[in-house]
Amino acid sequence: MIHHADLDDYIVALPKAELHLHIEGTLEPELIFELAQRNKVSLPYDSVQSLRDAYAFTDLQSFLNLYYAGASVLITEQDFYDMTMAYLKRAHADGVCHTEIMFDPQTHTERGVAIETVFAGIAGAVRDMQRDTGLSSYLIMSFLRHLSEASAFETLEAALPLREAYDDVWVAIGLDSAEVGNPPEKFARVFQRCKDLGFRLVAHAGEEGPAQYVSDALDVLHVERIDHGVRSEEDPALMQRLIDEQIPLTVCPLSNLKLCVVDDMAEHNLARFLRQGVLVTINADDPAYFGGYVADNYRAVAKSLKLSRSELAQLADNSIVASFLPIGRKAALRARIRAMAQ
Ligand code: HPA
Ligand SMILES: [Zn+2]
Repeated sequence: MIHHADLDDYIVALPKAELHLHIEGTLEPELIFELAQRNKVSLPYDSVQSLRDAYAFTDLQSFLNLYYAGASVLITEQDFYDMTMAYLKRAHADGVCHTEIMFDPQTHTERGVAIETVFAGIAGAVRDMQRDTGLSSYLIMSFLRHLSEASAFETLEAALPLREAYDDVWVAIGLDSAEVGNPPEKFARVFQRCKDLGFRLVAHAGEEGPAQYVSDALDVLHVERIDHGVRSEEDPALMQRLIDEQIPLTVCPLSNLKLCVVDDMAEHNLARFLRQGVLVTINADDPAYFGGYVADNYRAVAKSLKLSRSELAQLADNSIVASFLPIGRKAALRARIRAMAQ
């Protein structure tokens, strides 16, 4: 027992960056109900418990249906602020020192919410949190891959006038939502435009989709980091490339379990990736839906995969290396981790 408490403290004390986090996936059922009341939005659930009971997923799409329904209560800037601040406080309690937060403007603009409202609410919370605690955040504006290339371009054009006002936080572009049948090629041109504009690029690949989507995200979209990527293991040449080029994977263990990407945490390939030298990181993805925040994810893999303290420190170090932080801040955080790894 004492040993477990120690390990818990160690996980929380490690400086960590969270790099794969959908802000809409941090909406807890209690906040969904509160915002529904505030905005007079009706929900097809009569209680917090009945909503929580519906979180029994069989695959990515079964989750996405509920995730988009939950996000429908977000209307005002204050709503986006409150959601983001609740997440940041929770992450801070877990020992997160930096986050790179994905958000999906199309989920909101399709319902008539102005993109300015989305940016203002999320960035407002991020700036207040940085000022008050030092926890820093960057924003990754993500395109929904089940929607068209034209819709992604429209979203980019609508957001670009805001770039200067948010240049302290909005640094990257991502790609999420239903993977299979929506391959990287579909977004080659819009990602090229984002690259030309100087954005950092990431994409979900190899969660439910094949290893080929991971290769294509690298070669066709020119992303520098892969979200999930767990199916890369099916292609040995790709695995060697990930190791040689130290391409980061943002792995989300509890998400993989809840969406049936893996059947049992003890079979998760995270430990194999780590021990082969892949730059894997641990993240929560959609913590309100998958049963845990980032420290819960570290705890789950530490236990099921029997990770050592030095492996946990390696995972925290990887999260700093894989972040988009400036090198000076990376060096300072890595020195703190190194001191804890001895
Ligand atoms: O894990 C995910 N995969 C794809 N789309 C998503 N949108 C939120 N979370 C996810
Ligand atoms: Zn994700």
